Amino acid sequence: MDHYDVVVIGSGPAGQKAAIAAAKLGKRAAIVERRDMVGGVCINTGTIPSKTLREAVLYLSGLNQRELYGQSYRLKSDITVSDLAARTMHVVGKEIDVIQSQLARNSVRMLIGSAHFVDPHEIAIEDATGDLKRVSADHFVIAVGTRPARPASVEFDGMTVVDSDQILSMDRVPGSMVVVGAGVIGIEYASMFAALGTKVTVIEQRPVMLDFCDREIVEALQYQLRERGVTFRFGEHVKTVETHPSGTLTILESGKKIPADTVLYSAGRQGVSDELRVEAAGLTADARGRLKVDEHFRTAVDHIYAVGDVIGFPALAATSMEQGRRAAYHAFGEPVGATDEDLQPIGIYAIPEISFVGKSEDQLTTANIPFEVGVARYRELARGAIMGDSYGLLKLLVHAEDRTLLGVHAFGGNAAELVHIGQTVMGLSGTVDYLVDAVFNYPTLAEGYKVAALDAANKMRAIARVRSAGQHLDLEAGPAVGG
Ligand SMILES: Cc1cc2nc3c(=O)[nH]c(=O)nc-3n(C[C@H](O)[C@H](O)[C@H](O)COP(=O)(O)OP(=O)(O)OC[C@H]3O[C@@H](n4cnc5c(N)ncnc54)[C@H](O)[C@@H]3O)c2cc1C
Ligand SMILES: NC(=O)c1ccc[n+]([C@@H]2O[C@H](COP(=O)([O-])OP(=O)(O)OC[C@H]3O[C@@H](n4cnc5c(N)ncnc54)[C@H](O)[C@@H]3O)[C@@H](O)[C@H]2O)c1
Repeated sequence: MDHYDVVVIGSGPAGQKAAIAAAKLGKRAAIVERRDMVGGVCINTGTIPSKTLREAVLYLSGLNQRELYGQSYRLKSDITVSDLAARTMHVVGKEIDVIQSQLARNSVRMLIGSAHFVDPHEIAIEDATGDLKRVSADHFVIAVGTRPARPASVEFDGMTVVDSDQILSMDRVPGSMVVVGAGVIGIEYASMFAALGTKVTVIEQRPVMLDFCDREIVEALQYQLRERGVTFRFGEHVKTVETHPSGTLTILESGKKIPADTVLYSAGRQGVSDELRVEAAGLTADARGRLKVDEHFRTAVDHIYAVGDVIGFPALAATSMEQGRRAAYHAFGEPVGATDEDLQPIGIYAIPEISFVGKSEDQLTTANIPFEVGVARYRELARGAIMGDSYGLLKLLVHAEDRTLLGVHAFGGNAAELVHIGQTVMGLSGTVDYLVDAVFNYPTLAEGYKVAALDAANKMRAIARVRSAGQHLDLEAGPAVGG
């Protein structure tokens, strides 16, 4: 039986970085993965295909050019699934190559098959023919990720009723679509299909969507999506979905029935720890298949770590990679720097995109932290005009007393890139004054930082002036006479 210093189960972002980090420390590392899933959900069915699809939609629909060339501008009128799939397949193929070559040049052994624990130090790997190969290790890193949650009341046929893994294999762009769940996945796909001209209805059981984002920005996104014909039904719970020869009917608990060509079910994800038989290793997963870990990503069994989506929030590719690296370093006693979870950025690649880092206005208000808001609107930035983006905005939240940056919220073109300038300023405990005094390239969206910082600084100066004028008047009037 082969023995390794570490065996990583799953080759998504979390597993890749854990294995490469271990290999860089000179350890004998292996990754177990199924044949058709190298790169994980991230490369095969999630992040990369959806973000590539988004680029294809934007390019072919010409949506981002319409402010400049008119509302009827399109690069291609009848956009087909094969137009969209071509770009996605190209990028996915390239990314798989990159991962395979990175693993190979770091001497990470790739073990193909589906793994399950036999005992805390041994796994069995079942290949496509059903043969089992046993492997042991000093350490294991569980990085098995998630799969779409599928309620028993809904029958998925992969064509008309689909989850987010299946949406990429639909045979046509539907005329109408119901999206169940206004989480990140639901909203990203709803906006892409709306951009393609599909009539989209989003159903969400909660009263609001994306409740972790800035309210003003979510409202702006909803406005843009409604402009593109998206209907939102909040506070509605989907009971079941019926499939008929002429289309689907989504039945809500309130009794409403919504017809559509296609239903995308994007109502959360489930950890895949069950297939791994974690009980044999002495572990227990929760009802959503997630594993509990400590601050070093160590499970209840000391030599077994768990990273990425299988440990739950925030369930992002970026956080998963970092967790993988940290777990491997901890396993082999390599020191790691501190990480500030408050500075973890979020990017939502809806059309238009949203990104933020740090606190929201609501969070600061609840915590009684005084703050000032500085806003730059893309329509007032030369780059915004050149791009044809009149609705974008960059909002800075600044501590009213020590002038540090507490939050950055961006909406519109390149929001997910733009946010990192603010993240760096925050990470280095910078103040709004740094941004006021800095010179940015022109014309850029980054210049928005200076514009927003000046806006916040001007408001803070106005408050300080009212204060000092008040003190001046008090002095002139002399001490108050008590009565
Ligand atoms: C539609 C969609 C869009 C997304 N967009 C973004 C985005 O824009 N930005 C972002 O940061 N994140 C995004 N995410 C989330 C991101 O994809 C995940 O956070 C990330 O893939 C998690 O990485 P992971 O390594 O934990 O697991 P995964 O990427 O899920 O990989 C786990 C791997 O483990 C393998 N595996 C499981 N069980 C076994 C077993 N028993 N034996 C062998 N192998 C096994 C699986 O086959 C899989 O390949 C998106 C997700 C989805 C679904
Ligand atoms: N850009 C990104 O970073 C990105 C993109 C896509 C996905 N992701 C990750 O993928 C994960 C999964 O995303 P998701 O959107 O599937 O899950 P989610 O849990 O975030 O959202 C699911 C939504 O569906 C609603 N819902 C559940 N059952 C319902 C029902 N029967 N009727 C109506 N509404 C219902 C829930 O209230 C919730 O708002 C996220 O945690 C996210 O981290 C990230």
